[in-house]
Amino acid sequence: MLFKVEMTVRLPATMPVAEAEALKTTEREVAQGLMRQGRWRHLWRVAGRYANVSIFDVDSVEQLHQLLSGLPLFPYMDIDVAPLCRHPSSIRDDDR
Ligand SMILES: O=C(O)CC1=CCC(=O)O1
Repeated sequence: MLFKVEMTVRLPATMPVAEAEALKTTEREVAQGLMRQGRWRHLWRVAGRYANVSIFDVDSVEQLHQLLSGLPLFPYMDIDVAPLCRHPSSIRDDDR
């Protein structure tokens, strides 16, 4: 199951820089692990915003929730999720 996920990061202005940098480092490690597993298929920065648009490939909505809620930045993100299905005009055969 594919999902478009938009994450907007809202770190508190009062958070110490070292704490914020540690969170971002851990977030990168977790994200890259999920990418290697094929769960986090795409990660794009939204230009001009501290936000990303991502594509997740998961077995269930529950699994998606588990992955998202396990992200180190989860407490500091607004997250919008949209389910995706194949577009009838797509010529790609690798989208499920
Ligand atoms: O910077 C972001 O958009 C949040 C984030 C997601 C994966 C990652 O490494 O950072």
